[in-house]
Amino acid sequence: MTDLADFTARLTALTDGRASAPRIKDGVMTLALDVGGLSPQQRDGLTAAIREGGLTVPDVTDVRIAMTAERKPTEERKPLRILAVASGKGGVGKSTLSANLAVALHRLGIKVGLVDADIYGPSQAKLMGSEDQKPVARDKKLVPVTGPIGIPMLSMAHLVEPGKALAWRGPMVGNALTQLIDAEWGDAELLVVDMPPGTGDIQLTMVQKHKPAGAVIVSTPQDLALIDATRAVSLFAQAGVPMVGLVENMAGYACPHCGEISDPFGQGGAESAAGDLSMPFLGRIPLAIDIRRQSDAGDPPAAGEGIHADAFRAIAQKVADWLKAAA
Ligand SMILES: Nc1ncnc2c1ncn2[C@@H]1O[C@H](COP(=O)(O)OP(=O)(O)OP(=O)(O)O)[C@@H](O)[C@H]1O
Repeated sequence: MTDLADFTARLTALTDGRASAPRIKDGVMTLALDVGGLSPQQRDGLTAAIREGGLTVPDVTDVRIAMTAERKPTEERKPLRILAVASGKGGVGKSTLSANLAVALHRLGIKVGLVDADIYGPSQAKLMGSEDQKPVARDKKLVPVTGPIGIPMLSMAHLVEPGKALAWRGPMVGNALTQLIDAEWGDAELLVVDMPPGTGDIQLTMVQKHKPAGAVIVSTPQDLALIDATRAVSLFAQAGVPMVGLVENMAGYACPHCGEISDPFGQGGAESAAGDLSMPFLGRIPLAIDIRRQSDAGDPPAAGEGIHADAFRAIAQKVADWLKAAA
């Protein structure tokens, strides 16, 4: 056994001063680790050594490390741009798309962060398998948590107990969103922001205060969802936020046995709606049981291989091309 003071001294030597002072509460040790400039192997080696050491401190049963990358001087840093992922109505798969788009963009080499702006119904912590992590604050800024895939992220689910934010109104909600967006995002160059459905306070704060570089709209093939999508489009258009394009989710049902795709709601509706709205069509994701299962298990399909990963990658590539051209 090592006491906390010994461990802290060893930690400073081990990490070359990259770690914050560890704190212990209810048996959980938390600390922030600056992993800027480290290779994935160095990072993994360091976090494993910290965990191992932390668990030797009396009463510590868990060690949580929030990884961050120290800010580089402004001139070296790419400006942090925001990509809003929105839909007119709930349940169309906006959170699923946001998580998988972030993962696919990360795999394309873009330094992404992920913000769950759905203050009332946060779901990204579950989708990204980071529910057990808690962000720490440094210099009055939140330090995002890093889920198993290595994407820094923040969600209200990391900050308040489920259901606690339900009574919040306008300014509190706007402040909560601003805390998430203005967090210590290290060397991230793009924040994928999962917007809540509809066109309320959060959406207004988002477009007016945080000025997204672009917006991706998600819709299902049903007419009603498309009409709602049109409403979401006008919110961004009125605020001068450019449209990256429209994604059709739950487009056709992928049979889990033979893979054949059937189209209970018809085909091509979202693509022609995108045409009517003069915005690019970015692609379609089928309604597939694997997507739901993996999402529920915190294992985004875009992190693996196969047809679903390919579909998310193709959409991410179009988004990456758009961002490059708009830079
Ligand atoms: N392509 C898909 N195939 C199968 N299930 C899907 C697909 N997309 C989303 N789902 C499932 O549909 C449900 C709603 O998805 P999700 O939470 O992403 O929607 P949302 O638009 O973000 O909803 P909310 O507005 O409530 O935040 C989830 O259970 C999710 O796993």
